[in-house]
Amino acid sequence: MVPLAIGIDIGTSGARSVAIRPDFSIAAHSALALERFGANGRDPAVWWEAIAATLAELLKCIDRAAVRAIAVDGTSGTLLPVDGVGRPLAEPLMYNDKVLDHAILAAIARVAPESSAAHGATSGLAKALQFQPLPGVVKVLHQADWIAAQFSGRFDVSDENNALKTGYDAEARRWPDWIAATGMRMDLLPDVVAPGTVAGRLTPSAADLFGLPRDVAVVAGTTDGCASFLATGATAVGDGVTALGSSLTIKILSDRPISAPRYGIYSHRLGDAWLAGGASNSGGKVLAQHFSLARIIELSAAIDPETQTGLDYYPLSTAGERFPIADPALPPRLEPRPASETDYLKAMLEGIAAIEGLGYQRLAELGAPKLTSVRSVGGGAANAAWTAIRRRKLGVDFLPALSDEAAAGTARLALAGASEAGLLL
Ligand SMILES: Nc1ncnc2c1ncn2[C@@H]1O[C@H](COP(=O)(O)OP(=O)(O)O)[C@@H](O)[C@H]1O
Ligand SMILES: O=C(CO)[C@H](O)[C@H](O)COP(=O)(O)O
Repeated sequence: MVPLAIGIDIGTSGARSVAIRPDFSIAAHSALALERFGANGRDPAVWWEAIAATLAELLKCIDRAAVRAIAVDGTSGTLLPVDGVGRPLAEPLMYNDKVLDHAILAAIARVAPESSAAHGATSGLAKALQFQPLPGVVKVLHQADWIAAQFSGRFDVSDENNALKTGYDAEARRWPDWIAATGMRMDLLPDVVAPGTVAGRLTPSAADLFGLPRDVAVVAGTTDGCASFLATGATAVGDGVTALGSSLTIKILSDRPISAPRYGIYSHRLGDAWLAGGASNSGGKVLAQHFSLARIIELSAAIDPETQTGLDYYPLSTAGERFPIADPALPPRLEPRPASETDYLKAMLEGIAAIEGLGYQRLAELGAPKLTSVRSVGGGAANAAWTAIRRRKLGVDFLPALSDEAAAGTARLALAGASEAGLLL
């Protein structure tokens, strides 16, 4: 029997599961939209129902007895407060929710080192501080921690990637002392382990619910952004991954951390390597505001990527940018508007490609390794004209992604944990 490892991804719109073999080949996958399970995408019960359903679908296609490990990734920066048995005590604050309490933001700004990813209104630490006064709160968890806890029963553990924006020091590998100076109760923060570490085993009730063996390992997962990178199969220093989804996220595999919150740049730790990058507010969401998907595809077929419109757009849906320019007031630039719709779309694609180029350039200026290749994931990766525009601008090899499913990247972590624990023998 070939052993299997399962990765589970809970994203903004859906839940997905992937089972992989030890050679990383995909044995099965399953995806379900969150909205099928309720209108409120921020309800943890909806997350769990969607995940349980996608996992049940997946398990119909594989030999359950072959499953050795499960790991979970979730949206980076989504947090929720729980009581002593893991029950949510308030509606979660999602990755893009802002904390508006000036005292909280000022406390972080006063004591957090300049390089920390915990600055800003959407940071995990700001959200943890907002949840802290709730009666009965025992832990503040990230979305992936809470889902993993449904399998392991451990409502007290996180991973180094999810913990980064909550202030975790990934270089020193601990919660830094300055966090207490923000007023944060340290006992509310989960223990942190490296992604790919065995954090527990399935509870008997979870094993029975899914018909899985009781010794299946629950392995520490990661964020959605890191999971997408891992899924591509990129492993060499200098490999870049651009995610062209609703937003534009870029990451480069680096031998050193690069942190510059003034540009929205941070680094996730993966073993002894680092995923340096950031996420822009530009991306497919802006395109979708102006064109239907069918129209994007139709117009794109008429684009000549070898010529340039000469327009200098900065496509945003509303004012405000995080990376590679961190400016909450940056206005969208989508003018002048050409007569041809094809040129209008082309100018937007060029503008987003320019933001991608600036992102990789900023990383290089800050000491990241030279970009040697780019793999593309997300809805926009399928657009051939856009790919040609981007390839010309970046001037590096464009390589195929092994998978563009974040869950496949997280399954690699589950596999690593199973291997480390000797469960693949
Ligand atoms: N062929 C295409 N060309 C350009 N953009 C596309 C194309 N197909 C999808 N998109 C964009 O990709 C986005 C969806 O990508 P996806 O990776 O599913 O996003 P999400 O980040 O929401 O998971 C949409 O905003 C859409 O505008
Ligand atoms: O915007 C997001 C929501 O899907 C992503 O979580 C974010 O862009 C990526 O964060 P990270 O690099 O920490 O994984």
